[in-house]
Amino acid sequence: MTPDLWQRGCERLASELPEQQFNTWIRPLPPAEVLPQDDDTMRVALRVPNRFKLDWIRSQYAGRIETVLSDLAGLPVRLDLQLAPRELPPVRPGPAASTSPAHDAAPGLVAASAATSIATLAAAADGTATPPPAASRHKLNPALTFDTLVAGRANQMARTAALHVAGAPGAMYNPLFIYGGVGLGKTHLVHAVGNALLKDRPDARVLYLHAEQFISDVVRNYQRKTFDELKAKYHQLDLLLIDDVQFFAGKERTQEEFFNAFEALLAKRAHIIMTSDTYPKGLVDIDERLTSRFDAGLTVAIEPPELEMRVAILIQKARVDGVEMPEDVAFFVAKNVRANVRELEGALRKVLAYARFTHKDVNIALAREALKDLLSIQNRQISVENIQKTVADFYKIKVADMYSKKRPASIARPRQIAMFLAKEMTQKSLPEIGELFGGRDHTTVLHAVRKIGGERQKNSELNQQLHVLEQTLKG
Ligand SMILES: Nc1ncnc2c1ncn2[C@@H]1O[C@H](COP(=O)(O)OP(=O)(O)OP(=O)(O)O)[C@@H](O)[C@H]1O
Repeated sequence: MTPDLWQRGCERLASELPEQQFNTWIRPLPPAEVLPQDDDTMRVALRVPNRFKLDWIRSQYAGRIETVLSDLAGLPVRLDLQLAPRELPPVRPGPAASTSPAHDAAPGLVAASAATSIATLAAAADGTATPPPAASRHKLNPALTFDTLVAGRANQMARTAALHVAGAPGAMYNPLFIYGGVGLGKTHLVHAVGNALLKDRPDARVLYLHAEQFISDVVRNYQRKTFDELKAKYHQLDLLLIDDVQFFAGKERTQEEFFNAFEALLAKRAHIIMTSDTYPKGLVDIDERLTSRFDAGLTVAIEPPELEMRVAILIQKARVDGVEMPEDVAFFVAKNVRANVRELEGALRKVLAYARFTHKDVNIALAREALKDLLSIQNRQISVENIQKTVADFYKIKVADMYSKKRPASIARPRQIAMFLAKEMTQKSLPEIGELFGGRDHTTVLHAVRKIGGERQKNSELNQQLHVLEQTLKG
């Protein structure tokens, strides 16, 4: 980006946004950078100092920034929001002051409490403001609530358990261990629990933090020999929300301190919710006495959202941006972006920015144009025939059995799996899929899609097989 494009963008934003909003959210950002261009869209990277700001800017300002930069640049601009590389806080010599705001802040944010303004929170997250009183330093992102989390089969168990904990912490499901792949809503869900509890009980002592932050807290207190402070900070909580515990791998001292905090919290019936990219027994380099405790409450997975849920997410997120996304367009995007919700949000932003820039209505033709790079990569070879062949090879049956009328389970089940994948991964309608499976009725396909989709949630072996097939088909 020519250096002054960002500056001109800022000037425009300064004139459009309330001053306080501009000063809090936009002004402190480092200048955006242009990324290598792969089409006629300009990709612009914006580094944001912490996760809270990232989420907030993404939900509140990304669309507007894209519009302004697109107007000024004369071509569509797509914003790529990234977390700035984290600098570890300096170790402070001498007697420990109370916990340092600069350190405590990243990467979460402060206070969903009504008394604290968002601006204060943002500044505190950077350590640029006086921290709010200890009781309100929850580091929760107020935008991540149950209301903004779309419910679906993929997150049903996790969401139900999380709602339960928010309503009665310290009772059942303690600890709650939520695992799943990247960008599937684990962080969103734990923030939702914290926000819901605080809404009910504003005085509850809630803390959200990323595992890395716990690690640096341990390091800092180790260097200063202030373990009592660490204990005071963690052991007094009512609800501890800790993200990505797989980061504890190989960190023995951290694991020991976490173990202590864990035991202390459970003993006084405080609740602990953890997230991870894998289930407890799948964690590597973490002491077994910890992993077995992680598994002692309730362990639930969040799966990639199925098609209908992806559609619902797109429609809801577009609505937040003030756009009514037609259902056929949402289906089109959802069929083409399957990996996770974060990617879905990226695709949505691209479509909306393109519509704004070209002043056109959001329809399939526009979405196809806005996402053409993505489509050319993803749609390479995924045809129903391809799916039939891949699934037949995988389950060692003949491709011809995909169209045959044979019914033994060893054949019928792979056939249903292939139908499910055909619905998920191609643009074909149910009747078209039925036709390609030996002239079957669309209700047969629908039955297969529902059956396999439902079973996937409960049967981890089937889920694993589907993951392998999906990866193979995507190439
Ligand atoms: N069910 C959902 N409804 C609405 N938004 C969702 C849903 N699931 C995820 N998101 C959104 O998708 C984005 C990614 O979610 P989140 O950061 O919670 O994922 P994560 O599983 O914690 O990923 P990571 O492991 O990469 O941190 C967020 O903007 C979140 O709000």
